[in-house]
Amino acid sequence: MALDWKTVKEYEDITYKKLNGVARIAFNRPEIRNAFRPKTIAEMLDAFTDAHESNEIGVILLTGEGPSPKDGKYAFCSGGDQNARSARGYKGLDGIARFNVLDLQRLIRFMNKIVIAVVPGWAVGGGHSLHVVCDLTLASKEHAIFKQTDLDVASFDGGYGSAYLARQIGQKRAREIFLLGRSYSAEEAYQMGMVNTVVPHDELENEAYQWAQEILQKSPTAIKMIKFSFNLIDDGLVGQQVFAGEATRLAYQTEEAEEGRNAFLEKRKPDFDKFPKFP
Ligand SMILES: CC(C)(COP(=O)(O)OP(=O)(O)OC[C@H]1O[C@@H](n2cnc3c(N)ncnc32)[C@H](O)[C@@H]1OP(=O)(O)O)[C@@H](O)C(=O)NCCC(=O)NCCSC(=O)c1cc(O)c2ccccc2c1O
Repeated sequence: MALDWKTVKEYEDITYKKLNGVARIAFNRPEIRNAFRPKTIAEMLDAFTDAHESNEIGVILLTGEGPSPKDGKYAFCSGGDQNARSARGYKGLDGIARFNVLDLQRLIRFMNKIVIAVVPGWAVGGGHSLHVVCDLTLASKEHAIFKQTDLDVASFDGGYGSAYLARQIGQKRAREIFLLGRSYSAEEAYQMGMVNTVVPHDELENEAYQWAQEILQKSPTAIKMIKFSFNLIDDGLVGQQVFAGEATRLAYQTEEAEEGRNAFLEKRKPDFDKFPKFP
């Protein structure tokens, strides 16, 4: 059954919709395999920030519109638009070169909502890196293809796209993916451990929505604590900062925190003696 998504905002390079606690954000340049230019990523950052700030949204599906009107093929994302590439990065319509897809990677990584990559077709180059950084990946059985072409175009994602990929599937496999740049089917990607499940194409989005609904049944606080716990060891001090920020938020909800704030506002010494020192 087709899902009754409601458009949140109109963009040029992406689509952004919502339904029952789930956001669906999709690349929308299917004629070039959903390659991104700086404008595409700026729109992604805008939509992701809106979903992040929303009290209703708990899960975000990141996907690609399709098929291509030119040849009927599907794509998640084929990475940076090589037409926009300059000597200093990907050139925006304002003439300034950027690597702003890294901002998007960090937003996905550090946001306290779950992001699911829903891969209907090609996931290539910087598009491959984006699926790697998402919390979960669901792939089309018939059409998903995973390929890391960075080295073919003299690029390299030396951050999450490679190092975190190696955490997921092991060093030898991750190096093979980058060094050979071969194409891998959804089933092969599943066997390697970088895809959670392989779904018949026609059922892909419904299945992803179903996964999102299952996640939404869980405690929102526990979800963000477990996401940041999984991230912590790989994210160094930033990981600690993000995890600790949530711990601080929990601490603010205690009577001790109220006492500390009230004492300051009432210009008196805080009375922490009344609080038991539990083991
Ligand atoms: C994705 C493909 C494997 C698909 O092959 P297929 O044979 O199915 O289709 P075509 O090759 O005929 O493509 C159809 C149509 O789309 C155009 N197109 C496809 N991808 C791109 C692209 N990335 N940029 C521009 N245009 C693209 C293609 O030219 C065709 O147009 P026509 O006019 O001829 O119809 C295959 O297309 C492919 O290999 N694509 C290129 C993949 C690629 O190399 N991506 C870039 C990798 S580098 C990157 O993404 C990257 C971005 C960053 O911002 C970084 C930042 C910091 C560090 C690293 C970064 C990074 O690595």
